[in-house]
Amino acid sequence: MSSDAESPEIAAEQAYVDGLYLRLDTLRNETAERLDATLASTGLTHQGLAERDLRASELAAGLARLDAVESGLCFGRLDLADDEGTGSSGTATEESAATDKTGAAGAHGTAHPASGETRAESVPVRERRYVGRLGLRADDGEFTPLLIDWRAPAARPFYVATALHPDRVRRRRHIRSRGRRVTGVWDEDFSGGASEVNGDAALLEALTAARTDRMSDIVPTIQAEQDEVIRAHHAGVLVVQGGPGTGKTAVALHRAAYLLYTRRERLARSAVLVVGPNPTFLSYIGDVLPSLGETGVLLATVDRLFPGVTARRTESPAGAVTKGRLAMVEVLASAVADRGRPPGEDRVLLVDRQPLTVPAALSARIAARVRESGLRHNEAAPFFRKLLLDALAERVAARYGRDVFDDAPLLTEADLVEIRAELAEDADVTALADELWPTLTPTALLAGLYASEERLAAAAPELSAAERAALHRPEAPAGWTASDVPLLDEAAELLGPVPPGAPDPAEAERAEAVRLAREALEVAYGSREAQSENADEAEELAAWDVVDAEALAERQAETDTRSAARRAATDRTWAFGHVVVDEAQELSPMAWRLLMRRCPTRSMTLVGDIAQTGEAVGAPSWDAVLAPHVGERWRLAELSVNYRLPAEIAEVAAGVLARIDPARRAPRAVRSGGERPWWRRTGDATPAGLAARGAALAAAEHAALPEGRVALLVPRSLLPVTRRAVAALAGAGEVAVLDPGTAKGLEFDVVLVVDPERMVAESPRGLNDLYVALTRSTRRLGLLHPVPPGAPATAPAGLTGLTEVRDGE
Ligand SMILES: Nc1ncnc2c1ncn2[C@@H]1O[C@H](COP(=O)(O)OP(=O)(O)OP(=O)(O)O)[C@@H](O)[C@H]1O
Repeated sequence: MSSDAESPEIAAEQAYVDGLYLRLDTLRNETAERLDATLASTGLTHQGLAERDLRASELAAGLARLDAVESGLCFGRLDLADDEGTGSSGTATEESAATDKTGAAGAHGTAHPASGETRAESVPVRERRYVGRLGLRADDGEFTPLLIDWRAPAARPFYVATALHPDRVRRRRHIRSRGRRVTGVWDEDFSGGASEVNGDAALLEALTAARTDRMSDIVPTIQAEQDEVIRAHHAGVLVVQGGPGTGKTAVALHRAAYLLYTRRERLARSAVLVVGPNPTFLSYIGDVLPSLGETGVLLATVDRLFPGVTARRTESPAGAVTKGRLAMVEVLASAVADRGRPPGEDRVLLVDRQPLTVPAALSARIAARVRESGLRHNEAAPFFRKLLLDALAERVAARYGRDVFDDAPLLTEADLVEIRAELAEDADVTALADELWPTLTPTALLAGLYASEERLAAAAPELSAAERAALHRPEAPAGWTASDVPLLDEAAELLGPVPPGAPDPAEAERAEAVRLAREALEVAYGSREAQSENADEAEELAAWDVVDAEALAERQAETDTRSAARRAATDRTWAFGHVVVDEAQELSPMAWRLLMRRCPTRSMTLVGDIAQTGEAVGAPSWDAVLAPHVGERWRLAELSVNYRLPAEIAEVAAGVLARIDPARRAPRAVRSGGERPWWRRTGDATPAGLAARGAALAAAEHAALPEGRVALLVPRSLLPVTRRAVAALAGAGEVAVLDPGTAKGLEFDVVLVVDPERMVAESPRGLNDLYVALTRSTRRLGLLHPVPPGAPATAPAGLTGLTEVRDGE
């Protein structure tokens, strides 16, 4: 690598990069001025105001995109031979090619980096391309490309060329920079003969950098197998399976950015949903897409996908299992049907001051007819009311009897219509119709079901008594759990929308969510105009969308100027253009039903690792998850290289994986860290003792590596006591204390696992939990193992590849 600031190569690249920033600044200023001018326009009609707001949103989004790429704007360069790949016969020398093809450098007044270069002067180069975070073109009348967006097809060789298959690439250059300053270049020379391939250095530098609490993008160093997944043309469900640290999360987010780029017009209207397992994880990944200039994305946990309901209660393990089971579909359908069966008693109304009996048999007959209509429960309520009014009008008319001579009714059709109209106005009749066929909100249905053992018994005969007990909540329900949310969503589908005017307990919260969303600046819709160098590819991708997607997008194209992502956050029936699910193995069958409803086109990227499944209702296999929704119409992509773990830690984890599933191959570690993972024994096996020892060890690790992140991963039962111990210890404030479930998807420089055997014993999928815990560290891994004094010293939980460290060492 060349990193000497005086090096002519760096100086030349710096000159080119300066030119790029100059262009970026110009574009920023122009966009900001246009935004100011748009916002300043006054005296507009209502329509004009709406158009102005939309325009302002578009410009603001464009500005945000330009701001997002400030750091590391340009990170690569490709030197290409001619089409035949010979690099000879009429090809320009590098120097002249630069002038021919990238004269753009001159267009914005900078020197070309080729000037002053010496080493590669013999490389015949037809074309040179700079690759970066967005596409930039010169203001030279011909829109000469200055910088190629990493997602454009023209940038692809940067990610996939190899010494064996260089295609036209003669040299690939990685450009490292800090802020706007170029600090180094690494070259991979594919010009034949003595090839110099050291591009891995850029990757290694990225992998060994100290971690922060935010994941960063990987655009400068995307690897070929990852690139293939990111750009996959697959129309439907794409599952990305890979061991821990193979870059599944990174790949899924970059795929979202890629799709937003290639399908911007459509996805700006329908938005992309990224689902993660918990808020900590979402905050960890929250910077990646914005750093790529993409904001038209809603990041959410499943339990946030029912607008108006916030899951605040904690679910019992038994409740989570029962509520996650597919059997709940039947239970809810029965519960809804149950509410369409009027009580079995006669009712008496006063009509014209005379009693009018409504026999139970009549109500039951009407209800049966309504059920046969196939309408959803709430949509059927007006039908029930209509039939009831008809029947009551006939009964009132019957009071007047029939003609004694010809047995004709004494009342005319017109009289009947009048009687019916009067009944329709009668408050008691309305109340009776509402009572016999109540309109229901999903929350009212579920609360009513949970609260009543009788209703549970009627709706859930297939469940065991223990399962019904897990659902039963005798007290007035206050709040919901994460497992309730898919059930509320299912109920909403079965019930249909609540008719206007009916009371909805979730309405206040929903209105507040809408208000908050309105306050936020629209960003995604505006980004649809971003330039695209790959119209062909956009065409190709658009073609695979089914017709429904258009129709759905149309439905969503309202005049509302909030971004699609923000509108989607407040709309339960929103159909997302693409859905990414991370840690997808953890979701219950009921949660999958909710997610599939959010994505009728089934354009989805699901990433996960079956071996890391921790939740009892999680996926046993991808097939089991997907068969009910897409049959066999899904594609599997596998990632095989582990970028997170040094080889020494990967070896320990591989031993556990072999016990979870001997058929599964552990991902290959891409580097060695040089440090053996260790374990220490402690004689004090009490929770307080383990917590105190763990906290002290973590504090010491943190002191030794202040710029890094340290995590104490503990069995769930030790979480509170360990948190207290860490809080009480000076110097341990920055240490993260997590159980394996919450640590999933995260990574740290140093990981200490407390009492691994307890971790395994605490859950039916305890070995998977341990596997997750062992695979979080990028540098150091230590385990704290309680061993009674005098007992033989063996590594905890049957782990191999660990060194014992004794006190004093
Ligand atoms: N091509 C790459 N260049 C640089 N860093 C990479 C690359 N691929 C992956 N990484 C880094 O490797 C680490 C692991 O990636 P990521 O979290 O996406 O893996 P994962 O497969 O989702 O892991 P887990 O299963 O544990 O959730 C991250 O720090 C990520 O930035």
